[in-house]
Amino acid sequence: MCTSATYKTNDFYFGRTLDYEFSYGEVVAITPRNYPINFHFIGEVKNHYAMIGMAHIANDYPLYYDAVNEKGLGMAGLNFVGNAKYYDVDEDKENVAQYEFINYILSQCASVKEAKEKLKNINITATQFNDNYPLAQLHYIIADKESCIVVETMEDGMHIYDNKVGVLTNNPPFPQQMFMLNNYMGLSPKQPENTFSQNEKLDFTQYSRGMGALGLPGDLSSASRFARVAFVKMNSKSSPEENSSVSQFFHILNSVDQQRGCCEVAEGKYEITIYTSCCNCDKGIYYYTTYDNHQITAIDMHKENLDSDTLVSYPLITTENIKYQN
Ligand SMILES: C[C@H](CCC(=O)NCCS(=O)(=O)O)[C@H]1CC[C@H]2[C@@H]3[C@H](O)C[C@@H]4C[C@H](O)CC[C@]4(C)[C@H]3C[C@H](O)[C@]12C
Repeated sequence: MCTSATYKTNDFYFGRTLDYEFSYGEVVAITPRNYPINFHFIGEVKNHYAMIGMAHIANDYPLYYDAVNEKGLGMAGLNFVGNAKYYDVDEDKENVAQYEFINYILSQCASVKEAKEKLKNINITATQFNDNYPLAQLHYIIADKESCIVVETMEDGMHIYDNKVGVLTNNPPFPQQMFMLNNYMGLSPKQPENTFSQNEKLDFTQYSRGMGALGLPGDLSSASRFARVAFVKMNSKSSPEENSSVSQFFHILNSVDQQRGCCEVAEGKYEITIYTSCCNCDKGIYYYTTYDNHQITAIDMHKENLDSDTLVSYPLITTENIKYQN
């Protein structure tokens, strides 16, 4: 399972959790403006927007899971198994292989508005990167500080949805996830009012704090994580400075953190939150934590030469650094 969210204070933040039972070996990768991106159908594009994000690098090519470009546009792919469908080549459209969709949008578009325009003419093809990499079955969240959309390519074609809550998890399709939020409209961060009985008033006690959100699901299913992260995000408060915003962003995604042992996907195999990311889209700073490294690590794309033609990558720091106070 995975969860993605946006958050706005003084700056705009975009990130995700990546939950899985094994890692593909990911790094934080910066694609500078002049790195030649060899698109499968379109050919080589030499100048484009620079981007930073989490990727698996194969043959010096960044296979992004999530990334943000220098214009502040963010995009992430989350599992959509059983529903995602990619298509045969369509000569009348701009063909983009599934594995290069993030690279294509972020290298070409400065905003969600521009991405929406591009999407009108894009056909996502069922093309593998190579035989070692099966097609990932994903749906996508694309966001900037103004708006957010979800892209789902399914049996009946490509769907583009406006995403007012700015979150995405996995199955079912986005409209169903949004519909299920109706079930939680009675929840509140405030203590509940006693409206239980209209006939004879029953004397109830607010015996605990947090009772306004009783009924918010706590399990790890995708629909429950959708509701939980939406509630946490839509009620989040932090001061607008960087550290406080980043801290709050990690708190939002930590509300759907997956602990080893709670989600068994095969005999003895457990899905865990492999990493959690938060990118300041305005400043191009990519923050992350990993399952065994709770210290926030940051990589600033603007500290690299963004006019270069060479990929830059940082291996993840994956071990805990505990600060002893005595
Ligand atoms: C497994 C990851 C998604 C995690 C997720 O959503 N888990 C939820 C599980 S479930 O629904 O609840 O069952 C996805 C996200 C991005 C994917 C990667 C990116 O798409 C980049 C390449 C694409 C290649 O086609 C396959 C390898 C790959 C390197 C992908 C491997 C894998 O499918 C990744 C890492």
